[in-house]
Amino acid sequence: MKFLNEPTTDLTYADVFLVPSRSEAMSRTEVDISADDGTGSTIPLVSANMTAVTGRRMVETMARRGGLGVLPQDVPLEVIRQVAQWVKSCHPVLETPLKVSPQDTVLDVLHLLDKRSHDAVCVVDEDMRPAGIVHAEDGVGRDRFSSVGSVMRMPQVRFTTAELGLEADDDGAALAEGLRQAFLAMDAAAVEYAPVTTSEGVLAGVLTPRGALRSTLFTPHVDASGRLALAAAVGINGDVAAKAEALLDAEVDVLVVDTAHGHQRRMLDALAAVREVVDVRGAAVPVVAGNVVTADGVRDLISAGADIVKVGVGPGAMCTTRMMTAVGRPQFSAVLDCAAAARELGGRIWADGGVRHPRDIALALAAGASQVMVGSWFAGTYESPGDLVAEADGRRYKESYGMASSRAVQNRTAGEDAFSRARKGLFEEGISTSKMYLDPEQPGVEDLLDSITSGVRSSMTYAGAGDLAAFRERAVAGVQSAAGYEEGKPVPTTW
Ligand SMILES: NC(=O)C1=CN([C@@H]2O[C@H](COP(=O)(O)OP(=O)(O)OC[C@H]3O[C@@H](n4cnc5c(N)ncnc54)[C@H](OP(=O)(O)O)[C@@H]3O)[C@@H](O)[C@H]2O)C=CC1
Ligand SMILES: Nc1nc2c(ncn2[C@@H]2O[C@H](COP(=O)(O)O)[C@@H](O)[C@H]2O)c(=O)[nH]1
Ligand SMILES: [K+]
Repeated sequence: MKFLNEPTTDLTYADVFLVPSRSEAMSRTEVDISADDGTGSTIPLVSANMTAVTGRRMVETMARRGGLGVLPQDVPLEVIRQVAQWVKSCHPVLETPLKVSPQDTVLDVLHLLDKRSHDAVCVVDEDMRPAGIVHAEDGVGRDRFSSVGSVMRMPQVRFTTAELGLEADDDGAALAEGLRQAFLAMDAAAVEYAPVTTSEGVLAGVLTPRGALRSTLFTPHVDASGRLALAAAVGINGDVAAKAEALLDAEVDVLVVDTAHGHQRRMLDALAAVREVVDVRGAAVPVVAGNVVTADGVRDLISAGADIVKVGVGPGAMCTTRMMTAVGRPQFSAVLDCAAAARELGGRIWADGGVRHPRDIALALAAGASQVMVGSWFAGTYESPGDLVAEADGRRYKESYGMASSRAVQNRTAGEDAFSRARKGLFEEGISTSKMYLDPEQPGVEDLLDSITSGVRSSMTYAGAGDLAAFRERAVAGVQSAAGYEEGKPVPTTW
């Protein structure tokens, strides 16, 4: 990346803009946005290891669209094992259906509907064959204890995995054509949801028109066996090596060693222990470590065994670190400086926190990040773990909170005595409750991925870059005033 004028101060995303550069004919759909950091991500986006952000549905959905979800370090090992097993059993292309039996009730269906952005559940018999579907409106005006069997309807459109080209052993051409035909069939029948079965008639997943379209634009992030990939975080306290061993046993694909102050002795020791576990196993599992914001921090973490360094202190939406301690660094400069230091040593960085618009992600990638970690923005989606809550005016939200908030610290220290919990509770550096509203136009994380990736692809073609390496090379940035940033915002009303 070059600057129009050399900046004299550290900058964050809002301070910076990119100028267009001369480019040869290039389509936004042909731009390659896969990460070059050994993780296998085909889009450069990671969902943060925060309890309010990443659970099994987030991990599954992120991987299906090419990204990566990181399970937080507070999740018990047994749960991580179950989630990993479940994620790896999910179909890499088809969406996982919500399933009920004909004997379940309308109330059961209503409880499930908020768990997915597709407004329907699939009814299956005891052999897992689709018996019908129930849409949200099918329960309207019905007794909530009516059986599903009495309200369900037969699917108007259904597909087999063979019809979709999922069984074809080619370069993906059969699948692309199968998905196109499926989109057209659903569009013609005006249906938003179709079950997909195996040749034996067993439910394999569901397809929506949007899902079919997405599967032609996104490539799933899969492991060496073709199953969806996932990451999990490890803290720096306790038996770190044993935890890393257990995560590798659970078939976790990327390990993230994570703490607030990543440039400290305890982190270097924990990281070295994780590196050793991975190397002794000969596992092809990238090790990510953080968080730091200086080139020195990056060098020390790479020397201690990190393949990728997580960069960002204080930019997070739930984060009070800068106001409590004055510590941190404006995120754009932190990313630029740390990415250069990492690349000199053959390492990579992830830009962690503080992104609120697709432009911020484009800037982090232009500044040299191989991927960008998103927390709170993704908390306000169907796929985050929290329950949906409705305001009196109908707006729906999910609660988010920081991993260093007193709420998270209370959860993390639940097994300790009251005195030590109270002592730890004094050092909170995050907010315990915030409302992340679902955008009615973009309620699912995939809607956000659509918007972010289209912004990034477009940004890259303005720079004349066909992949992220070229983007880093060709991007030209400038520093703008607050008025310059303001000018870029859309104005939906008259002024
Ligand atoms: N990116 C960011 O800006 C931040 C992120 N977080 C996130 O919160 C989660 C919890 O992390 P964390 O609070 O590190 O908890 P951890 O459980 O990982 O433990 C932190 C360890 O580091 C020691 N430590 C020394 N200095 C500090 C410091 N200034 N802040 C925090 N710990 C320090 C602590 O010891 P002792 O308690 O004795 O001091 C403790 O042993 C992580 O997911 C982390 O990413 C938290 C804050 C900032
Ligand atoms: N200082 C704190 N930082 C936190 C806390 N919880 C999470 N985080 C960091 O924020 C990012 C996500 O940023 P966002 O802007 O996308 O929400 C996350 O990955 C952590 O690094 C916290 O309690 N305190
Ligand atoms: K902040």
